[in-house]
Amino acid sequence: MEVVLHEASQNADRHTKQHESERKSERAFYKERDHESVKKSPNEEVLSCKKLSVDVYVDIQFENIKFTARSGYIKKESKEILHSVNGRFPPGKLIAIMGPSGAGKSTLLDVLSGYRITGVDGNVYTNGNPRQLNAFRKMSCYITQEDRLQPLLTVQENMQVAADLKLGQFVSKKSKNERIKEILLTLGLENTANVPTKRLSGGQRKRLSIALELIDNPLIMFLDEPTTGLDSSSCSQCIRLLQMLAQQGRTIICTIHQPTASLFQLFDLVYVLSRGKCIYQGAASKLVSFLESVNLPCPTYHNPADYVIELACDEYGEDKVDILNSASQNGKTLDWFERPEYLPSLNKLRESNQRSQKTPDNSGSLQSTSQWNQLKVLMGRGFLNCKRDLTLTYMRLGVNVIVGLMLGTLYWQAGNHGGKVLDNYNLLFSILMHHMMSTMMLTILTFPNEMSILIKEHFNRWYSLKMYYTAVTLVDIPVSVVSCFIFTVIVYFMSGQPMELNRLLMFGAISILVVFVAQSFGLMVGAVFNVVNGTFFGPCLSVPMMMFAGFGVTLRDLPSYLYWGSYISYLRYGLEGVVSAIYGQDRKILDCPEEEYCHFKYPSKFLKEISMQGDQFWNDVIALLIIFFFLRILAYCFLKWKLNCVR
Ligand SMILES: Nc1ncnc2c1ncn2[C@@H]1O[C@H](COP(=O)(O)OP(=O)(O)OP(=O)(O)O)[C@@H](O)[C@H]1O
Repeated sequence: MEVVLHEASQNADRHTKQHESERKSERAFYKERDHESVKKSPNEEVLSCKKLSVDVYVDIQFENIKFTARSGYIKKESKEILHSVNGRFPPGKLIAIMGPSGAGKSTLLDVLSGYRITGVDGNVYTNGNPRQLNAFRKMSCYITQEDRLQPLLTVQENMQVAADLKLGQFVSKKSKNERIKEILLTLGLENTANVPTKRLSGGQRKRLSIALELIDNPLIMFLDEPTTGLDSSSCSQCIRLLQMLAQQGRTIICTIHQPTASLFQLFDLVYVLSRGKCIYQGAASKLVSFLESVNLPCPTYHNPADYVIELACDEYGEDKVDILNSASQNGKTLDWFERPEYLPSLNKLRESNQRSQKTPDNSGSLQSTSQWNQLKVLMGRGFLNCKRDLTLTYMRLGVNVIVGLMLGTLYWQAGNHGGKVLDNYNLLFSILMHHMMSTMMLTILTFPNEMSILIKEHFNRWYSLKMYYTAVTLVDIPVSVVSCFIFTVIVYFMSGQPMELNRLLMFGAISILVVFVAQSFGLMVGAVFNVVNGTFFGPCLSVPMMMFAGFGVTLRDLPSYLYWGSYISYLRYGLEGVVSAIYGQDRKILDCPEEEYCHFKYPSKFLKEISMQGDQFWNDVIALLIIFFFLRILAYCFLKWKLNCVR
């Protein structure tokens, strides 16, 4: 009995001591954080930005992280890029993942942020619990190396769109504007609010990329090479800004190639990789001591950051990486942290986060705002872009007017002339070709440029793919319809087609349907291929559409084993539809001057010759609508697949 009591009292003692030490480390963590924010803050103004600080803290731990890249479609090849790396990234710290080119820095960042999920092995924990990917994504953001911003929108407009999408429709306009103002002020962008993004300097663009993601106050920020392309003063401004954001309680992790000595000492923690293995994890200030402890002292007056990268590049012998890797236990040891005993207790972090009741859960939508609001904001942005990029809009209208006038002149009054029926038939096919090529090529050339912005914004949960896709579809309708209408009116009247309203409407309806189908075709190609491959494949894939349209070879003469082609060719339905509109519906005898012989004076004779019936208009409309919806859905699936492939 005595033994049991003794053990119980010892256990209680241990428990109290452990509790005491946890409380001590927690107190130390918050004290250190508060102290540092007062001591080190580069911008006094920032300290007053209470709204930007966070009250939920996330400690990231990872163990045995492996990443295997698989390439090749026929002969599958796989290559392990990260080799069972471990580490711990505490909250309130600015952490640099360093290493030579190809060491795996971006890959580790991608894996930790949840951007890369295929080929990943190992465990990631947040505050000691296994990472719940959706909840994790709701509290983090990823800022890519290249700044993927809307170039035509001003800083304020970009921020407004981000606020509308990330804060939702229930936050008042006033609060959103206050937040935008506060962020711009903190990031030193207040004087550029009305400057279009394309006119910003590299450093300003980088700050805007950070500002956009700060709107919903993320707890964790991942940044891939935030200093690339910046001069030394912008570099240090950028890192100081990140340092300030970390001091507000966030976990900030960025990759950096080779920082200068002054930049290096701004980081709280560094994680050095070489050939996919960790060779140092700890405080930036302790790197020199670490190197001494493994008998690889940093030469005097040498930047330790440069020296460790040189070691990682095997400049001092190939065995050095292994020595450093085993000394750092591939990232397991925390001995080189500033004060390892003061690392925050995970239990306490969890409790404190639960108290604040702001920890996101794993369920529900990833986006913060309703689908309807996403659509509204995206359409607003789309129309604003159209308004700003008037060159493209004018070009589209101009091309339709010029081509319309050219065709109208070439086939002047051929529509009602019994002797020019074949000419008019050529005109009808040329019209369809114009609609197909101009719309499809425009989409193939412009859509892939949007992909990089889509990938970033979609991963950062600005909107769902469905709403983005719907907005893209809807925004283009007005310009497409107006262009097609102008073209149709010019050609129809100049070429002397029958002056009957129903025929004009039928002709216009088929034209606009062909435009929409060609656009869907372009979207499908643009979703899969880049601009170069798309410009090759788009026209190549259109050739069978022309072959099976029934224009050169009539449908009657098409070999039976190729007849299936006519069912999938949207140009066939387009041609049949416009021929029905012009020569079908019991059209009366055509004009024929007395001195001429008009072989196709009777429209029915011509319809028989080209093996069309002239009463298929509604069937053609239905077929075009089916192809339109089918291609749109297919393009959406390809887009979704493409987004998943990247990850
Ligand atoms: N999907 C992939 N397929 C094949 N190899 C890959 C893939 N992703 C990364 N790699 C290879 O993994 C290695 C590490 O790439 P990573 O981009 O992470 O390096 P890094 O350290 O960020 O380099 P840098 O500083 O030059 O950007 C490189 O050799 C790269 O070629």
